Amino acid sequence: MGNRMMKISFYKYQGTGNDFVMIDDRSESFPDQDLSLVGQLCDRRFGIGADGLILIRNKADFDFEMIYFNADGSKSMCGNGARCAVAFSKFLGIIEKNTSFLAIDGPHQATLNDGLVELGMSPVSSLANMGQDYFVNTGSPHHIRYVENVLDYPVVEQGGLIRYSQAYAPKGTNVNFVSPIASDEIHVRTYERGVEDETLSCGTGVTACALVFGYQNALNLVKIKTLGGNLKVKFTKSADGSFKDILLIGPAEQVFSGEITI
Ligand SMILES: N[C@H](CCC[C@H](N)C(=O)O)C(=O)O
Repeated sequence: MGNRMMKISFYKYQGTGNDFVMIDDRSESFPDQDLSLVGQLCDRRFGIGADGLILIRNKADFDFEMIYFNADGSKSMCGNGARCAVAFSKFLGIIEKNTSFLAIDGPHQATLNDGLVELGMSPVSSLANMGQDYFVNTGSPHHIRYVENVLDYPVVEQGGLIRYSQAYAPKGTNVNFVSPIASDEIHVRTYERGVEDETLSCGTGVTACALVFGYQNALNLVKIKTLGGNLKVKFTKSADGSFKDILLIGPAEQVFSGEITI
């Protein structure tokens, strides 16, 4: 851990209950190689507490770059985190209503519309079958299983088994459990890789579930209920089975700000 003593200003954001430590790191002073520091800041008892940590940095040709760390320090694309990054960049005065920014899976566009963030997700080339289940990569990997009633399903136990299964070794996957609740609406609960627990919602996860459900039911808009709130996913389907113009739409709110000396 080293004997560093560092004062870090941060903002805490949540997007449908998926929560993040947000840092304006345009000075590039945050030690982004110090993964134990990320873990400490995300620790819900010894640190600030969050599912992940996001750095906002300057990037040529883009309004900003978001660097996302899961609570264990691993990197990935994060849909809810990206929506929070857009809201945070507006708060910082970096953007107004529309933005083009860079994330680990490439460029993204987003629009702020009356309190909601409409986030353009990367195109998806195909859905895959995994036994009785499905697999989709929406910027991060997602296993998808339909279950009778997701509210009384053992998400952490079953999610952990799939996440650590040989089929997904060595990188693992996120695991989503889905129960349809209307012709155009699903309920989703997610076990998140890198958090190694259920989160109240997972943006890339609900996007993956919406594409599978939308494909099976000839929809272009799917409503998703998560334990942390409600999201919408819009998309167009191409004849070759790929998906584009994928939008993840939902709220992103600042909860508090502070300074931590660590
Ligand atoms: N845990 C995921 C990244 C965060 C995904 C989730 N927080 C989201 O909103 O997309 C992974 O390691 O692939």
